Amino acid sequence: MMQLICCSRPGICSPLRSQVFSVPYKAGVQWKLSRRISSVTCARSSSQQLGSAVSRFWSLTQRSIRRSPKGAITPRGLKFLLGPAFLTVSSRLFCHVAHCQEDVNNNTPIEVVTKDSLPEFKWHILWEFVKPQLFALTCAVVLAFGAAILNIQIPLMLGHLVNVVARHLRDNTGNYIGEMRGPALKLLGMYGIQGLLTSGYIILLSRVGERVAADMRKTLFASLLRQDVAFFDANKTGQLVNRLTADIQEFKSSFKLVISQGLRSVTQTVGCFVSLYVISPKLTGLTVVVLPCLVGAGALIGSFLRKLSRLAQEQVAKATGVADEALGNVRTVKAFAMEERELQLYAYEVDKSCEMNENLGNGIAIFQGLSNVALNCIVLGTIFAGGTLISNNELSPGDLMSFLVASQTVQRSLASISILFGQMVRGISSGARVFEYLSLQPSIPLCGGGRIPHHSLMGRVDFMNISFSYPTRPGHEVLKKFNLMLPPSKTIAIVGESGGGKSTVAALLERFYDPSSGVIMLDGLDIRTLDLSWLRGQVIGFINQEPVLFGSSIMENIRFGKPEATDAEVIEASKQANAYGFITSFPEGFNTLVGERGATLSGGQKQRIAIARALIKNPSILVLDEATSALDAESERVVQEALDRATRGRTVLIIAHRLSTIQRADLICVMSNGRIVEAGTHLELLSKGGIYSDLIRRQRAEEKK
Ligand SMILES: Nc1ncnc2c1ncn2[C@@H]1O[C@H](COP(=O)(O)OP(=O)(O)OP(=O)(O)O)[C@@H](O)[C@H]1O
Repeated sequence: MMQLICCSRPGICSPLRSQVFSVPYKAGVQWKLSRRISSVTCARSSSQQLGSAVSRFWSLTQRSIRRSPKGAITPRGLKFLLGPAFLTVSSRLFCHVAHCQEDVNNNTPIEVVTKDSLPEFKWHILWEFVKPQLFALTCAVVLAFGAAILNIQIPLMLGHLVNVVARHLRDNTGNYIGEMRGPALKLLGMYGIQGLLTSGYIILLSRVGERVAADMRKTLFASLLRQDVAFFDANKTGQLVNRLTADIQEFKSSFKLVISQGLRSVTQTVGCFVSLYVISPKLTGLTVVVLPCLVGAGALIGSFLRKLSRLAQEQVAKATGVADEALGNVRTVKAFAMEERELQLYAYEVDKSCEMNENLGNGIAIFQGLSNVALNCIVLGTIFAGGTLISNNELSPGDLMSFLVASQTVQRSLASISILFGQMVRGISSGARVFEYLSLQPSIPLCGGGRIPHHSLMGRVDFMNISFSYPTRPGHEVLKKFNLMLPPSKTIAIVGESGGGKSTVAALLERFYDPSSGVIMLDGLDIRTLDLSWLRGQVIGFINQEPVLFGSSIMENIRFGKPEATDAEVIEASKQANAYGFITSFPEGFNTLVGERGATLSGGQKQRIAIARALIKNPSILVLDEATSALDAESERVVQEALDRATRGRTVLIIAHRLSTIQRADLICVMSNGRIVEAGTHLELLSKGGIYSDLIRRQRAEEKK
């Protein structure tokens, strides 16, 4: 690596080398180092070209000074002056190149935002988050502004120092240290204050950004949890999680960057332009013509590269999706011996992303080459024009030095404004996506409405003329004028063909959806007028085919049904659910961790914990949606025993495939195509010889096979 950055002019390379080798000392940034090394290589070749140009300029200036009537400056003096000017310019050039590359190469997803795809950015929502941080934010803005003002002053001070040295060299007085001490100390003081201001505003902005992001995350999560089930049918979980993570992260970064760098860049650009004009209106005129053209061209190429980068990242995401799916369903992949096929799929997507990234790399390389040439030309042009002005006594060398430093600052600021603009668009689009869900009101509000006192709650449910289509399939009517009465403390079973609408009945009772028409009554009251959190939390217990447990202890999972339950209540619920025996056989007992989604438990064990979780809230109505259909015969027997106990004294709605489990139900309803087509007890339906007896016959025949 050292070999790479060694060059014929150690004085030129040393600032670059020090910038580069300060990087590896930070852990985990080796990869950045290699990128920077390549930038240094580009900058070095540019610097060498620049070096030879300066040598030519130097000899021309010598000749011109010799011809100059006043002989304003000695050749030694000018050489002394141009050295630091050159170093400053080349190191700033290096920073610019590295900065451009970093922006294009950065790993955050870049999106092209079209007007149609962008949800509206709601400033008033942002204001709600920023308001509590207003004091800290104002302080940060003031400090950033102060640091930017000092940044304008510093080139002027440098120029003044150079003029002092030049004058002493010209007059050959030798002892210029004394005269330089004052301004140099002032300059050092300015550096110190600038450092303090910079640290101050970065700390404040970081705090503001983190707090705003944390508040946003909490509010968005709360808003997502408030949404009804139809919302989750329509939106993928991964995308929702993305809004909580990547979008808020992107918004936070943009927010911090745009405020800190945006303020600094705009102040510096304006301030430095004023300084440039004060130093030399003629040179400023030249800069005003050339710079915007270059920045505009750079922005155009930059946006094209971003588009390439977005496509490449989408391809990487596609490849990751293939790997994610294969690893997530590894048991299925192995069961079907499909490892080779998955590998081929993954390799195909990875190769495509590799090709796209190579194209992106080529684009970046061309962009860097062009920007190097353009920047060098500007520096060269300024030195030529400035040299002419010096030889005409219209400009001092110190002024040229100040001009070069200030014009580099302008250049850098304009470049960073164009980068910031892209960042701002990304931040706004991420923010808009976050705010879209923040202001979303669920169509079924969780709170509000009445409650029936526990002692007078009977648990009678009436489905009256219910018609329903899922919001994601508006034209497809799943329930058609559906009527059913669940008498208090009775067990009603629904059976029938797959897709007939059985689970939909249970979902409507839970108010996961509201019917398109018709009413569901609880003890004669429309359930839409009742408090939903009370209805779900205390009245209805729900157990389905695939109980989902949380990755915590058994105790916490059972307590999920009633957070305030005592240990004794948890133990009692587990006994009712036939779970106490197996739980206490574990070394950790109720503190046993169940693994992700209950992965360390058998199907029957998970189901019994789910039953305990439902029973602990002592619900008046119990809904069992194929609660035993995924179990083997032995597990089913144990779970069924628990369910028989659990259903006593409650209104129960059972949805079942295995007809053996519902024979003792008070009423069995056969559903077909969104309607009840047969109803009666097991014996009544058998004697009728209709669909039910047909189902029983088929099931018995299947069991005999
Ligand atoms: N979330 C949903 N969004 C859109 N359509 C759905 C949704 N859930 C179910 N459906 C559709 O509604 C119809 C009834 O589904 P439902 O789950 O109620 O039937 P089911 O009788 O319980 O079937 P199974 O016995 O196979 O569980 C089906 O056509 C199904 O495709």
